Amino acid sequence: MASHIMELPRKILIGENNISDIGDFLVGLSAPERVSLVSGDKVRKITDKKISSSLSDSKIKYVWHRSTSNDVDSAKKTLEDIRKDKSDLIIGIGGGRSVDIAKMIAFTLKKSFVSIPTSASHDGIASPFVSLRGDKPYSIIATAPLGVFVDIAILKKAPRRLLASGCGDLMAKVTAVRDWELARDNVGEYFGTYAANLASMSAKIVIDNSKDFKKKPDVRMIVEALISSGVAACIAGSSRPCSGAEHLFSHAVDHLKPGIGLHGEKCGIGAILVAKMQGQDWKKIIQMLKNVGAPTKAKEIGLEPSVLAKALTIAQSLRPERYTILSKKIMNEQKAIELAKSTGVL
Ligand SMILES: NC(=O)C1=CN([C@@H]2O[C@H](COP(=O)(O)OP(=O)(O)OC[C@H]3O[C@@H](n4cnc5c(N)ncnc54)[C@H](OP(=O)(O)O)[C@@H]3O)[C@@H](O)[C@H]2O)C=CC1
Ligand SMILES: O=C(CO)COP(=O)(O)O
Ligand SMILES: [Zn+2]
Repeated sequence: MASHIMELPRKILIGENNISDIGDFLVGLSAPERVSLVSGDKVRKITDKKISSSLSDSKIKYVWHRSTSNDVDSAKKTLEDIRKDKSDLIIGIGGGRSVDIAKMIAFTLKKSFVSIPTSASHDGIASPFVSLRGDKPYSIIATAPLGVFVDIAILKKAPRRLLASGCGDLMAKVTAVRDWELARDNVGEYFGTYAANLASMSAKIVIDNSKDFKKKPDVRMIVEALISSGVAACIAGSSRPCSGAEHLFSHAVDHLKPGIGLHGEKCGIGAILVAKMQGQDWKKIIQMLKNVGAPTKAKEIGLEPSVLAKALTIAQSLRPERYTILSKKIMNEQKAIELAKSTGVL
């Protein structure tokens, strides 16, 4: 069996109204003298004061950087700015875009990386993987965070749509793990039972508890499930337990029409379609997505039928080496439309 590396985060702190402790956390983690911070404008507005004053109190020098777009060229520009900082540590603060950009830059500059998620919207929070537009149409391996710092109070105040999207990314594990089993059974791919079970559990815990999420979501449970899902990827040494044909569908939509819907929204809709192809209980996925307030219909995210059909048809070709149900059951646009209509996605 081929060997693979399991790179895991060293320290994960989850608290509530604890963002002002970030300085202490970093001192305990690696005692950096200077850090580079990467965030978008909205997130900076929310976090700047408390993070900046906590770092100053801990005698840590800092430089803020803007993450405006997750395309490779913007990330490279930010990388060159950060190189000049000569900092010991790079910190990504925000949703998946800022966390990924900071993670990639830290990896390239061979610096430690800390993840501060401000939304429970994706499972890259604790994983070593990054997705940048203009590179591969799927994630590539970078570096696992040395530390993850979560202030639940910030996540609770984030737009509800982001949280529902995170639940969609978790729901995707139902179909991703089934695809991994198919790859094991049909092409003899390495299958990590532990990583697969961990990823499945992060979806199950949300399914089992999602009934009241619309009214009162358990944000801590969701973010822990997202962290755990990222750890499943750390253990697997690839995004395999977290990403199957439903992710390929999401990547294909991004490839054809960037900017439609959030990552987890597309993965959730993809999971409905793929679950039906796999012979799984797709109605349960719809119910759970509805429970958390995530979209279950293409039109809810402005996804046109023609784009959906094309995306499902080309999805597997974006990552031919990742065997999924779409390798076994070849799609075409007519079949895609029929599938989407039969599940109510169209
Ligand atoms: N590495 C991996 O394994 C994974 C990576 N991804 C990647 O993550 C990205 C998607 O992440 P996602 O989080 O959905 O989208 P974004 O990171 O684009 O965030 C969406 C918006 O939410 C805002 N936001 C975040 N937190 C708050 C908050 N607390 N209050 C108000 N607004 C907030 C952001 O603000 P601002 O503009 O200030 O940042 C941004 O405008 C994609 O690039 C995807 O490829 C997704 C899954 C896994
Ligand atoms: O989004 C991811 C896992 O949730 C990453 O998966 P990909 O490797 O398909 O980009
Ligand atoms: Zn995902």
